[in-house]
Amino acid sequence: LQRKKETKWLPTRCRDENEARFKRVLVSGGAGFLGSHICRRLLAEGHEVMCLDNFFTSTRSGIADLMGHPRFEFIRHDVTEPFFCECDQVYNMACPASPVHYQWNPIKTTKVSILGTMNMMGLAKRVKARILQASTSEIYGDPEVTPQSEEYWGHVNTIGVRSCYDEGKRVSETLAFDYVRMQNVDIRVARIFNTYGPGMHPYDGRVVSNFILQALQGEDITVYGDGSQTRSFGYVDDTVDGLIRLMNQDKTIGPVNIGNPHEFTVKELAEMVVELTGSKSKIVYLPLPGDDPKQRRPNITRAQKLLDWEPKVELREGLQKTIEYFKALDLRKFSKPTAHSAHRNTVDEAKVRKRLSYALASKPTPLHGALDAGVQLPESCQTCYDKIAHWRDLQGDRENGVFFGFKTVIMLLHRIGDDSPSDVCCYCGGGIIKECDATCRAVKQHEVSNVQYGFDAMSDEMRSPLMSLYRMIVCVTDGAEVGEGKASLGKAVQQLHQNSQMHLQEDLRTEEKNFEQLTEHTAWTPREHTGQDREALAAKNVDECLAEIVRVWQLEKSLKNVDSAPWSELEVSVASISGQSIALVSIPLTAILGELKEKIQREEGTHKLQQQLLQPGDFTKLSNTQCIAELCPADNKLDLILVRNANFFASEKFEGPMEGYAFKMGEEGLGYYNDEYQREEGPKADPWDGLWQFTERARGVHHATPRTVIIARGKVYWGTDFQKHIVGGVSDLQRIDETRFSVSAKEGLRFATLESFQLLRWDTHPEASFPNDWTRLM
Ligand SMILES: O=C(O)[C@H]1O[C@H](OP(=O)(O)OP(=O)(O)OC[C@H]2O[C@@H](n3ccc(=O)[nH]c3=O)[C@H](O)[C@@H]2O)[C@H](O)[C@@H](O)[C@@H]1O
Repeated sequence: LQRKKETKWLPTRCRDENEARFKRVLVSGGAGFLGSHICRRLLAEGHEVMCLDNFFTSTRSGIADLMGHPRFEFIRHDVTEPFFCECDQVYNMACPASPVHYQWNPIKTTKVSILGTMNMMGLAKRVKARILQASTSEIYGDPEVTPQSEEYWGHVNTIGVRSCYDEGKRVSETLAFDYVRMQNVDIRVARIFNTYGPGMHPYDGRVVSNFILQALQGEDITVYGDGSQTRSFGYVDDTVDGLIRLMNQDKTIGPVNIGNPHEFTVKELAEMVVELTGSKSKIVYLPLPGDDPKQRRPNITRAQKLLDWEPKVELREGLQKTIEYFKALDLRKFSKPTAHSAHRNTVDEAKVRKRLSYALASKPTPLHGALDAGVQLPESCQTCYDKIAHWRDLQGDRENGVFFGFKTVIMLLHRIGDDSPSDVCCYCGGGIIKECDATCRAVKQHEVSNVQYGFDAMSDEMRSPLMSLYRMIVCVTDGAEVGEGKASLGKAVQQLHQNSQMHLQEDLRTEEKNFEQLTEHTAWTPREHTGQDREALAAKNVDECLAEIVRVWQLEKSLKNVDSAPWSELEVSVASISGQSIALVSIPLTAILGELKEKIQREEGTHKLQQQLLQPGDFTKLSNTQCIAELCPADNKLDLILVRNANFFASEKFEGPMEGYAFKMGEEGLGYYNDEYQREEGPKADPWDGLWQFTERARGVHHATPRTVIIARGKVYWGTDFQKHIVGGVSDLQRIDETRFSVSAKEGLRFATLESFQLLRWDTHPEASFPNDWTRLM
């Protein structure tokens, strides 16, 4: 297939500017306050949005309005774990942002900033996406200069209670810039200043939501300190506008301050809120939280100059809109935290010191306490780590989600992160739990209520079953109550397992339902003009038909650069045949169209073409055998395996399920990203070998006879063995340039093509020992 020929052949209509702007965008933290606004804006602009969130501080209700949107996809995932997908842009917004939240589990907060950023940067690197890293004005710490311009290096406490966030975000900036220097990743870094507006979680603990809610409910307005500290408040629409502009320009990679330069004292804010709500609330003064910055005001010259951006909504107007939002909110849907805890670290300094001193000495664990109390522990659950590992095993089948809450509850209760020492008492920071004194118990109560809050915030619908679990654990891990209640850990664990199974089943059912709904959406073609009128097509001749297809699939773009093409529309097909073989994924139409055209003209004519253009959704309704038959109507032979997303194919994420569900490849494996990685891994790492084995296997297991494997999105997946083993015999593969290749089949090949089909479903083999209705959405 000659690229030149194709280019010449393209109708000029393909060169539509608007089409070229369509992007696939990943928004991590997409259910959060800023993230959900970004998702909404992107959808409104016609992009496809993948929203990644683990609901740690956000809620489902934050994106409820987006859930049915055909271009919106939600994936429950914690960014501290790797994630793989194909996308053109990434907004890395994931991180608890309210001081109360980010101080709740500071180690986790740091992890999110570091591991989360690394995972997202790594992803951006692999798929060559542009990534916007959300940084914060907090990287300036308690600034000694005002206003703060991007050149200011900050004044930050490295070991304070806010450091997890401030330093975490500083590292995330460092990482972003090192990814540019080392890997040439296309980054943008935004320093976001205080943002407020509709969509805020009413109980997120930040000043604007606190004050408005307090005013509306006639409660005291809680000013921390004397209220003389200043902040500059940006309205959410302005902030989102700034972020999107930063992402889509080429003058700067940042960092760029995004904020409103008009500064107010917290007291002024309180007074304005009281005035605008007409509230009778009175202002009360509470201790200032630890390390609370005294002033904060952005210098936005850089944003003005390079992004042509400045905020449009001033505080008074923005507050009015936010007040309307809060008035309309049904607060019963949100769980209220117990006490204001932002200043806890200040008032409780003595306790904190006491905790630290306890922590220095190695002490028996609460579980030892439980053991002392004569509780029978199952062998696999001797320590907290084992327990967590065990529960994690349970969720092994799942990418994320259903057991997350369980694990987190345990971790919160024990006040440990993955890498914390487990021999610290979950409540007092040390000591045998039976010996906890009254103070300790008070602290414990306090934390328990906070656990409950964090817990509530993260798992709306699972709250009640998890709450009972949580109570059980409280009971079990408290030595005294273990003695009285005889609630053995073994019993608790057993119950946990039962609950886990129950939730797994529930979740699978829900997913199945979602899948069905989404399947319906696939019948909806993402852009009007992709809907092909089959009858109209039938009336045309072959050339017209193909020209129409070319227009629809925007081939010109894909010819220019396969990697940056808006892939979900460009690629011909996605389908899978389940059980132990994958039958077909997809490839940009460019790669096969010429051949297809010739073939159709030569042998079958328009009729055959149409026969091959199955309707989106067809495959989900068919059984495995039917799928194969559908693809290979004549003799049940599948000539072509088209791999749409080799990246995914080669990822760990894929490999896991592959081994378990689809491939059973054992050590042969498939998972290597690119040549570089291959070199590191040595001979074992040749993915083409894996693919070849797979095709061989597929021959044996099903009646499909795949003869060609074509990997779309060339560059990193190119390998000599690939050509030798797989392509060599049956087709001609030519490298166009570093990132692209073309392929033409030799005589005797048939191509199976489908229209755009966005869902990939792996049904498990009926005889395999895993759930039959396991599904995956891509
Ligand atoms: O926007 C930023 O650059 C950063 O600053 C904020 O941190 P902070 O300014 O401390 O946010 P708030 O919790 O809203 O507090 C603002 C001020 O109001 C005070 N405050 C807060 C809550 C309250 O009830 N009363 C009260 O006086 C706080 O002590 C603080 O001085 C956000 O929490 C961060 O996510 C963000 O990155």
